[in-house]
Parts: sequence; C-alpha cells; structure tokens
Amino acid sequence: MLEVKQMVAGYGRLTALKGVDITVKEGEVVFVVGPNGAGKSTLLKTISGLMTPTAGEIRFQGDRIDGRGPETLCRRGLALIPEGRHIFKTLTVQENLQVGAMIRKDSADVRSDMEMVLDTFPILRERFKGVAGYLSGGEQQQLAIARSILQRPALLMIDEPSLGLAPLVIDQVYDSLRKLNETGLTLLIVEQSTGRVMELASRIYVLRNGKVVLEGDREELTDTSALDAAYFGFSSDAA
Ligand SMILES: Nc1ncnc2c1ncn2[C@@H]1O[C@H](COP(=O)(O)OP(=O)(O)OP(=O)(O)O)[C@@H](O)[C@H]1O
Repeated sequence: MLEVKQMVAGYGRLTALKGVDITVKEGEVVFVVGPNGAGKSTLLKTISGLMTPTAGEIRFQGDRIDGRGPETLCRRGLALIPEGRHIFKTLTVQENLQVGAMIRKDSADVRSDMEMVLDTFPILRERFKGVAGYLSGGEQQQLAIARSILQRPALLMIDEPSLGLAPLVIDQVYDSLRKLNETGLTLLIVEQSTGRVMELASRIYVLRNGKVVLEGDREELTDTSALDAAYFGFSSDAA
C-alpha cells in the first residue's frame, strides 16, 4: 500500500531523514519507534505531504505521491493524526466528527460510519453535544482517531497515540486501534517507546538519527533485546 524508498528530508541544512526505506502492506499495523529527534514525526509529515522530500520516492497504492500536497493526499485516502491530536477544542464532539467527514459526498454512508465510530468509542456518543476541549487527554485521542476514520482513509498514520496518557487509557486507545485494524484499516503508527508495540504490530522499524537501524516482523523480534539494542544504539550481544 505504501512504499517509501531512500527518502531524504529535513529542515534547511538539517537532514532529519537520511535515506529511509519503509513498506506498509494492506491490512498491516506498522510501527516506527525511536528516541527523541530520530525523525519519526518528519517521516509522517513527509508521507502526508506536509513536507517535500529532497530525494527518494514515495508510492501509495502504486502511484508516486512525493511532492503532492496534503489535501490531495487526504482525498486519496491518506490520513494523519499529528502529535498533540489537534482537535477543535471550542467545537462540540459532533462538530469535530462532522469536520472529519467534510471531504465526503456519500451522505448515507457517512451516517452509518458515524454510528460505527460512536459504537467503537462510546464515550463520544455520551459527550456528543459537549465541547471537545472539556474531554480528557485519552478522550481527545479517541476523538482524533474517530474524526480521521470518518475521512474513510485507506491508511491512517498516527504520531504518538499514547503520548501523555495513563496506562489504562493507552489500553483503551490500543484496543480501539486493534478493532479498527480488524475491520481492514491499515495503520502506520509512530511511538517513542517500544513498551507497547508488540501487542499490536505486524512489523516494526527502529529509526535512529534519521536512519532505519532495525526492521522485522513481530515474530522476528520476539527477543526484545535486539529491539532495545537498536533503539539505544548498542550491539545486541552486549544487551
Ligand atoms: N520545524 C523544525 N525546524 C528545524 N528542525 C526541526 C524541525 N522539526 C524537527 N526538527 C529537527 O529534525 C530532527 C527530527 O525531528 P522529529 O521531530 O522528526 O523527531 P522525532 O523522532 O519525531 O522526535 P520526538 O520523539 O522527540 O517527537 C530533530 O533533530 C529535530 O530537532
């Protein structure tokens, strides 16, 4: 579904991604993990068209998409939930969800998708008419995911869904991501910590200093010492 090849991107003279290769197949949950400053957010911003790569290529469903703008890519089925969620805090939950569906013209399907997201995230049904800014951090993350689902993306990318959430709330968010994946949604998720990724990942990439230093299917990475060694940048023999 998504193929990133030798991608280079950065900010002025700073090269944040130094030739990154990432593949996401239909139906997978792919995680990119790495320490602060590894380039994880830059990767998602570049794939979603918010930044233009200086070299390499990005293919989505077979077509070259590098250099295309975020709006075009959103219509093509790529959705990004950026770090910090960016929900509209002064709007109601309902209005936030309606914004998610704004690019769609199939109003009957939007209504049934709205019911589906409210079934997946019951707290949003309870708070439907309430102002989104009063939701807790975990509830706001659920709203951000639900809003993206209403765009009906083929690929949903999420930057640090567990950031700032208590472990029990992370459980709820990860549970809902698992359910959405079971309905066929493909996910590319960035996390700073490796702690929870094994629960959900089909495949994992470790990014350090703008380069992929380890990649593998979940079955290949059951020995987490290799993952930790790549993450912290020491040899796995010493781990
Ligand atoms: N807007 C920007 N202008 C200049 N440099 C930036 C900008 N955003 C990020 N960087 C730099 O690019 C590099 C990669 O940053 P990025 O935010 O992609 O890392 P990250 O892996 O997402 O980190 P974190 O886990 O801390 O969010 C870092 O060196 C960072 O300082």
